[in-house]
Amino acid sequence: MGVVLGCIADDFTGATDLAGLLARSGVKVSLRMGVPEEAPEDADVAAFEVIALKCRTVPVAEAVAETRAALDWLRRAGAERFFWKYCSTFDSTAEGNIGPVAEALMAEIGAEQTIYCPAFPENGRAIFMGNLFVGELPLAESPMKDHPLTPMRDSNLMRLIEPQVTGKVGLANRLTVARGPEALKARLDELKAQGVAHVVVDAVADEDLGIIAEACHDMKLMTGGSAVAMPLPGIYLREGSITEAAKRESAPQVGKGSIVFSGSCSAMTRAQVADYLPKAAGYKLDPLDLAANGPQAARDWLAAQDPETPKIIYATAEPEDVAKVQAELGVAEAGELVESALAQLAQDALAQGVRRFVVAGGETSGAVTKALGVTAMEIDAEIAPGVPWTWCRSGDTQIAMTLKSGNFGAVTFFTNAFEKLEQIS
Ligand SMILES: Nc1ncnc2c1ncn2[C@@H]1O[C@H](COP(=O)(O)OP(=O)(O)O)[C@@H](O)[C@H]1O
Ligand SMILES: O=C(O)[C@@H](O)C(=O)COP(=O)(O)O
Repeated sequence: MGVVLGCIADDFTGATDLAGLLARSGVKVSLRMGVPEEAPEDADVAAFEVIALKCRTVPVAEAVAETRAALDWLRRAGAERFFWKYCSTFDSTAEGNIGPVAEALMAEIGAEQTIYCPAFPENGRAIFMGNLFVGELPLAESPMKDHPLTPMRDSNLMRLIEPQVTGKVGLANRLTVARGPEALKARLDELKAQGVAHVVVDAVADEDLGIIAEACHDMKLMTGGSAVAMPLPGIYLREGSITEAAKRESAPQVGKGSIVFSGSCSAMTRAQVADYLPKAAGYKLDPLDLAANGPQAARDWLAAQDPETPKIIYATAEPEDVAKVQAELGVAEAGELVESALAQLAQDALAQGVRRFVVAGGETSGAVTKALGVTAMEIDAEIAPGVPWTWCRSGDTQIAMTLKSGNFGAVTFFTNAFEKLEQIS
């Protein structure tokens, strides 16, 4: 059986989130970091293939080229239906990359229309009348207004998408969704007849997502957060498009040494770092010091630690401190300095014998995963909604790694993560 759904995620935490939610149905999900070098014809493909890219904040042309390459791989692997996964807080800039990539994918596969549904009710993301809420706050009043790379200053998804695309944008609202899949399909057809290519679909609860998945599972391209994809495996199983359930392999053995790397500055990660600091040896990276002196001091600190001691290295900082650093170094430069320091430190930790890695932050996860040369991940149990443990390899070395979206997880997430790993390994 070939690929039933080919998924492309715009960052690495988002990709593990999506793979984890698809895997809840017990189906086999394969997660590949970057477009695989191996030809799809030679690869052992799963019914659900997820390709993780790091293209959320790169220039539009680069994002389009990378997603086209991923699409090409998935099509050669047999996929005919696709899912474009972006953040449940719609992280993007006025230029993109959510809209331009969706439009490029639509053109490639000949899709006249797609839906946009970043809702993730379990994590407090809801869409009503086209407006995205984070908990009880409109997106633009939530902590996402201060994101270091993609500050979100509007909550209306139609207004956010419009400048990113050339086609017409419309809405299928909650009143329609609540009337069921047939009503939603009729609304999508009505919008299609009016030439609307990009449809924001409201969803405030998991029941809405079930209806949306039912109505849209045959679309050539769906776009959204992970939650709207979650019901798809169940639908494909019911329809007989897939038959196999994943076989649970026994968990690999990994050493006890652990480290947390945090480059996320989200409100939730700040609380999680503060919670974990009294429980682990901690080192705070200062981007201005990194700019002046490089990461040697942090490397020396790490080298002096016992590999078995729980450790956390973080650049996580309050919005006013981030703004100060960005004013001095530039947004991209500050981000790159932190990411490349954490990438180097991840390699050092591995060399030192650390085998359990927790990474907080999407961009940060991309940097750390690439530095460790991880090309594929096997999904295991979720620590929190959208954050699974994964098993992967750095060269020949087996490691356990979890990639936490900045906004996800409880305050005690880092402790919960290692407790969960003890239970499953
Ligand atoms: N103290 C800091 N000052 C400036 N930028 C920072 C600081 N700490 C982290 N960053 C950068 O902020 C970005 C956070 O993005 P990301 O890792 O995707 O986190 P999130 O998942 O919260 O979006 C990264 O590029 C990171 O390198
Ligand atoms: O959909 C989500 O919220 C996450 O899967 C996601 O994309 C995470 O991005 P970061 O917050 O940048 O880690």
